[in-house]
Amino acid sequence: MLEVRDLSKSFGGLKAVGNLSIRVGQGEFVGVIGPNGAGKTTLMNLVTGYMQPTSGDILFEGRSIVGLKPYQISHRGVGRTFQVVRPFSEMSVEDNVMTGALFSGAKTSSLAKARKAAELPMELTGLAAKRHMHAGALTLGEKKKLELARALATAPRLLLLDEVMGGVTRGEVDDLMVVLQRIHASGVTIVMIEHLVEVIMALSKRVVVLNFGQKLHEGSPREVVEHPAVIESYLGRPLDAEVA
Ligand SMILES: Nc1ncnc2c1ncn2[C@@H]1O[C@H](COP(=O)(O)OP(=O)(O)OP(=O)(O)O)[C@@H](O)[C@H]1O
Repeated sequence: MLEVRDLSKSFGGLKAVGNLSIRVGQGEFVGVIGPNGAGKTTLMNLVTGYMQPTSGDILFEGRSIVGLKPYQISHRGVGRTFQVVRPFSEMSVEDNVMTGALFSGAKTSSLAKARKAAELPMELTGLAAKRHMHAGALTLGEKKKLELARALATAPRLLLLDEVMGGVTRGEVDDLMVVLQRIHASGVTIVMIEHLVEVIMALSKRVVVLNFGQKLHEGSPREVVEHPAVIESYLGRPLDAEVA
């Protein structure tokens, strides 16, 4: 479904992503981990068209998406969330989700259609009962769900998640994990960047570890947490085996 081929992105002399190749198959839930500055967000910005690669190619469903604008990539079926959530605070939850549908390209051109397109994302994220609340009144965990719902309203087949769990309480983490499982079960392929390794271990079947913009290791959650280079460069110590 997604094929990143020999991708590089340099900022001046710094190679944020270097000769990186990753494949994601339809229906997968892939985790991406790595230390601060490993190039995770840059990779996501490259795939979603917010940055252009220095070299390499990115194919989505067999066609190159390099050079396309973010809205064009969204229109092709690639959705994303951002690390910092920025809902329209004065607008209702439902109207916020509708903006996702309205700005996803030519697919949803009327308010009535956007309202309909917002329904399933609100159900999947558990926000349907709060549809009339101002987004500004939501907890951070709920704002993260709103961010997910807005991304889902663009009807993505592939969803890229950047640190969805950042800053939320432990209870909200558990809640968001259930939401992500539900989204995945609905048929959306997911690539998830996350600092909470136990979350990645619980949700993804395959984990890619980045370090200095390159792939340090790739494998099942258990393989990854037991790999000496991953322990040395990222985990710092072996992870409790039971979470793997
Ligand atoms: N727009 C930019 N201009 C210059 N350097 C950048 C830019 N964006 C990222 N970098 C640099 O590229 C490297 C990779 O950054 P990136 O944000 O992709 O890492 P990350 O793995 O997402 O880190 P974190 O876990 O802290 O979010 C870092 O050294 C960062 O300082």
